[in-house]
Order: sequence, then structure tokens, then C-alpha cells
Amino acid sequence: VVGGKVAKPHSWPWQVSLQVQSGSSFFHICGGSLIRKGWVMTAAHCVDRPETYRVVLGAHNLDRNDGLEQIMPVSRVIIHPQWNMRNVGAGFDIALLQLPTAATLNSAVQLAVLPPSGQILPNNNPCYITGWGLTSTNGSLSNSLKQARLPIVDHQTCSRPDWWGSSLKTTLICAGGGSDSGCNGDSGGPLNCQVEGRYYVHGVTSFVSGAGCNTFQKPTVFTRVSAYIDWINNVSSLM
Ligand SMILES: CC(C)C[C@H](NC(=O)C(F)(F)F)C(=O)N[N@@+](C)(CC(=O)Nc1ccc(C(C)C)cc1)Cc1ccccc1
Repeated sequence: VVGGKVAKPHSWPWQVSLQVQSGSSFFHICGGSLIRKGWVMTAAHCVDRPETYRVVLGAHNLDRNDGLEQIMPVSRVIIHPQWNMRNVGAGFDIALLQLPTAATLNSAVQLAVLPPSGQILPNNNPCYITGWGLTSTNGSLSNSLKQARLPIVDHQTCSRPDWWGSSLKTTLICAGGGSDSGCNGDSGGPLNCQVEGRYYVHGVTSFVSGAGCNTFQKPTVFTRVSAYIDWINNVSSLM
């Protein structure tokens, strides 16, 4: 997250750190959201390669244990069947990770609330991106979870030629476009949008401009969760 601030610990209790094993240690590669006790939603591009993954629930500072973390291996990776890593622009950048056992819900670990199928938020709807991603375009990961306020940019604006252009699919959401943005390592994490006083996970962080994470008029782009509710329900009802 470029800009924004360090989040109050455990204030986004569905936020997950997706980590990959390298030798005897694990390192953060992406965010995710706990959507069922046994299921995490993330971006397909995060789990494109066959690696040994684990998820950390209830974390705040990835370098320090505060005793509220739950660490789980990933028992199954289900990538959207229409995802094509050679065509990120087509969308479908969403995947579900099955956990071997159900997470324990408590003050630090809660389920994300997903929006109704098909819901489209209005321009400027308040939303927050959260993640441990780079804090500047060529910078480093944050060890503490960060948040930045990224208001929704409606499709009409975001698909303008000097914004993301007409190829921007309606199954994607834009948010931000100013000095705050997502960045590498925030991928797969939630876009938390306030609707009538409650937070819903409306987006899965997908991409930013290759010219720089917080490039003017290139808002952070998210998979629109409300376009995939049926798929999510079908997959996460599997045992
Ligand atoms: C792996 C890609 C497909 C998605 C990756 N996503 C992220 O980093 C995210 F923002 F989600 F945290 C990304 O944007 N990667 N970049 C490598 C940029 C990138 O690949 N962006 C991009 C933009 C558009 C498209 C399609 C729509 C043409 C594909 C990739 C990050 C970057 C940005 C600035 C400087 C250096 C690195």
C-alpha cells in the first residue's frame, strides 16, 4: 500500500497473508480474505505456480508474533477456470484456497462479508485497500498491515482513454487514482467498501500500472467480487 497508514491491529480481521515456502522459511507474497471458516479468497495470479503455500490469519506485524495468529497450510487451490495469466486484462483474477481445518473465529479472525451478486457501487463510494504490499513503487513490503482510503472510480470514468481505456472489463473495479494505491504484495487482498455503515469485500486486488503503483489516473484495479458470487458459492460448498 502506497500512502495511507498502518491499520489499527486486527481491525480488518478477514485479512490473510498468503505465504510461500522457500527452504525452511515462508515469505509473504499476497493478501487474501477469509470468506468461510475453511476457505480463503485471493487472486489467481498469486497462485499461478505450484508452490507450497500457507496462510496466516489474525496477523498484524508479520515479523512479530502477538499470539493471535493462526497459521494453516493450503490443502487445495481452485483457480477460476477462465483465468489466463497471459491475459490479466480479461479478468477472472480470482482463486479460492481450501484449508485443512476450520479457522477459529475470534476478535482477530472473522469472516469477510461479500456483496450481493451483481452489486455495482457508485462513484466515490468510500473503500479501503489493506495489505502488506510495497509502500512505494520500487520500495519494500510493510511488516505491519496498512490501509489506504481509495474511493470507487466508476467504470464510465475508469474506462476513459487517459485512464485505463475502453478495454477495462466491467467485471473489474477501479478505486483511487491519486497518490494512494495498492502495490506489489497487496495482490489478492480485499477492497473493503462501506455500504450503509458496514464493510463488505467488493474487490480482490488485481493490478496497478506498470509505470508505477500510484500513477495518476491509473487507479488500482480489483476483481469485482459481486460478479463471482455464484462461482464462489458453488466452489466453497465443496468438501
Ligand atoms: C502480476 C501482475 C499481472 C499483477 C500485479 N498486481 C499487483 O502488483 C497488485 F497491484 F495487485 F498488487 C501487478 O500489477 N504487477 N506489476 C508488475 C505491474 C503490472 O504487471 N501491471 C499490469 C497492468 C495491466 C495489465 C493488463 C491489464 C494489460 C497487466 C499487468 C506491478 C508493478 C507496478 C509498477 C512497477 C513495478 C511493478
